[in-house]
Amino acid sequence: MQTQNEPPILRVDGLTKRFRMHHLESTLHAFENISFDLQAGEFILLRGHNGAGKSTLLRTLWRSYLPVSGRILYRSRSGDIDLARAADVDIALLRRQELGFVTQFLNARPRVAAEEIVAEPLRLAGRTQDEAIGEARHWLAEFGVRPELWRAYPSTFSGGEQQKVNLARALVLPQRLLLLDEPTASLDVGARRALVRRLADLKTAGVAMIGVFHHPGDVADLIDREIDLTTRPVSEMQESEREEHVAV
Ligand SMILES: Nc1ncnc2c1ncn2[C@@H]1O[C@H](COP(=O)(O)OP(=O)(O)OP(=O)(O)O)[C@@H](O)[C@H]1O
Repeated sequence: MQTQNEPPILRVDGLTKRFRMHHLESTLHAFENISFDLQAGEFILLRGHNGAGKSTLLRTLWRSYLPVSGRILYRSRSGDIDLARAADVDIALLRRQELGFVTQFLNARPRVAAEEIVAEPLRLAGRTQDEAIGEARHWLAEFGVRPELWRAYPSTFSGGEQQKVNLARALVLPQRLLLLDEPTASLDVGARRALVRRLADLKTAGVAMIGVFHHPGDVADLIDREIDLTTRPVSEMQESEREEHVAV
C-alpha cells in the first residue's frame, strides 16, 4: 500500500442516494451522507445488513446510479474528476482504462466466445490478437474454466462458469480502482482461491479496491478497513435482523 501522505485515489464526500418510488409516491433512503477516502493499494470491506445500501453504493461509484447529493472525487491518470458529475463519455473512457466492476452476473455479448470476451480488454490495451488470446486462456484456466469451453459461447454456461469468465475479463488487466460486488457468490473453492490470489497481486501492484463479500473470511488478509453502512443502531433492529447484522 502507498503512504497515507499521498492524496487518495478516491474521496467520497457526503454521498447520499435515495430512490423515488413513483408508484408509491414515496422515497426510499438507500444511504445518507457517506464520506471516506480510499488510497492506492488499499482494500475496504463494505458491511451492513440486507438492504443497507452496499450494492447501491458500488453502483453509484460506478455511475450506474446518480446520487442525490455529494461528490465522488476520483484521481484519474489525467487529473481529478467528480464521478457523480462527469460526462458520460468520460465515464465510458474511465471504465475502459481505469475502473473495474466485478459482479456475479455475466454481461457478455451473445455469440462471442469465452476466450474472446476475456481477450477484448487486452486487445484494446494494445496486445496482438495472439498475445491477448494466450493471456485470456491463462486466466480462464486459472479460474477453472475447462479448455473445451474456451471457444464456446458463455450464454449456455452454468452460473458458476459464467461468473468465472466474468472474473477473468474484469481482472485480466490491473485497473486502478476495482469495485467488487459479491464476486465470490456461486464460485467453487478453487475459483475463490484463484480470485483471492489475483486480488492480493493487484493490491500489491497498487490497485485500490472496495467491495462486498459473501464470505468476508476469504479476503480477511487483504482488508485494511471496514465501512458499515448500517444506519440504524443495532439496538433498534428486530431480533432476526440483529443476529444477521452481527453475523455478516
Ligand atoms: N433501482 C432501485 N429502485 C428502487 N429501490 C432500490 C433500487 N436498487 C436498490 N433499491 C433499494 O435500496 C436499498 C438498498 O439496496 P442494496 O441492493 O444496495 O442493498 P445491499 O446492502 O446490497 O443488500 P443485500 O445485502 O441484500 O445485497 C434496498 O432497500 C433496495 O430495495
